Amino acid sequence: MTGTTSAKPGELQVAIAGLGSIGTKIATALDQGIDGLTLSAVAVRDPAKHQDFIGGLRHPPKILPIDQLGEVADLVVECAPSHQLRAIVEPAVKRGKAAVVVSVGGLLDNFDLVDLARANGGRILVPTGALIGLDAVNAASIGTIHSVRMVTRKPVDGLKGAPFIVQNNIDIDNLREPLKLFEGSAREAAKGFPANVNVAVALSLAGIGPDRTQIQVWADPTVTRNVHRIEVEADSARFSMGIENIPSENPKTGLITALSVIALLKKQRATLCVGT
Ligand SMILES: NC(=O)C1=CN([C@@H]2O[C@H](COP(=O)(O)OP(=O)(O)OC[C@H]3O[C@@H](n4cnc5c(N)ncnc54)[C@H](O)[C@@H]3O)[C@@H](O)[C@H]2O)C=CC1
Ligand SMILES: O=C([O-])CC(=O)C(=O)O
Repeated sequence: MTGTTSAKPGELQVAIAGLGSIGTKIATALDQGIDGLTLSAVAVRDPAKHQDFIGGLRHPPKILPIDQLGEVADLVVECAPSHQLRAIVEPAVKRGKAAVVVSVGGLLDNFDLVDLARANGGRILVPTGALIGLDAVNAASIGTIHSVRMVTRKPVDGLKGAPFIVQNNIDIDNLREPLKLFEGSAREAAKGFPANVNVAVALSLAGIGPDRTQIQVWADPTVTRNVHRIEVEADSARFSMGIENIPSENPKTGLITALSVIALLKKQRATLCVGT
């Protein structure tokens, strides 16, 4: 299917993989206009389901198979389930293009993509996403970070179906008080909760890595938001950060995640950039 993108010379061509909770908001923002950027293509699993949305855009993009986005765009935004990460990112970075990765937990098992990007002049950009303060963690990591600890609390609906819960036969449906499900490294958490703790992996990559970043995951029937609290101890500063995310139509995903990607896209061609 071919769209009618209004590509202007010199504009950064952007493609989006996955039009779910995050992808539709990014597509809408690009269609409404981000300086210097054009939405040129999208990949969807079921084109019929997205026909009205895509047709309703002012400049409907092309619909392409997920692994062809890197051929047509300068920058591919991955916002599909994490098992599609490689199919989206590899074709882009091996052509020297950039990929924005939101399913960042999936990057841990595909870390050779970073080497592939490096070898071909490509880039992998991880937005702050549903988290806060990766600028401060990046800055502290120029010095020495001693520890990073994170506690995530989610409403029960936001955790249902997580592999860790299923494999351990944990019944969270009838919880009356908070239950600590997991405590360990960000790497292990990403395996057990692939759709829940991308934030912990982003935090770890900004700081001391997935093996030294510690996280607790709680199922909490007393909260209505996805709550993340972080404590960082470094030789330059000690800081505590917290964010209480309003879930989107996907209860696992905070509303701010798409906004974080849109903010990152705006920085690609901005004259004034604030924050690292
Ligand atoms: N980095 C962060 O802070 C955060 C990351 N995430 C992650 O972002 C990703 C996207 O999240 P949501 O938009 O909430 O998920 P979603 O489930 O709402 O959307 C995913 C979309 O990908 C589509 N899709 C699946 N297979 C596809 C294929 N082969 N080709 C094209 N499209 C395909 C699905 O049909 C769906 O529309 C997830 O991996 C999620 O875990 C979510 C929240 C925070
Ligand atoms: O939206 C959130 O609060 C965080 C989230 O789902 C993730 O990190 O995957």
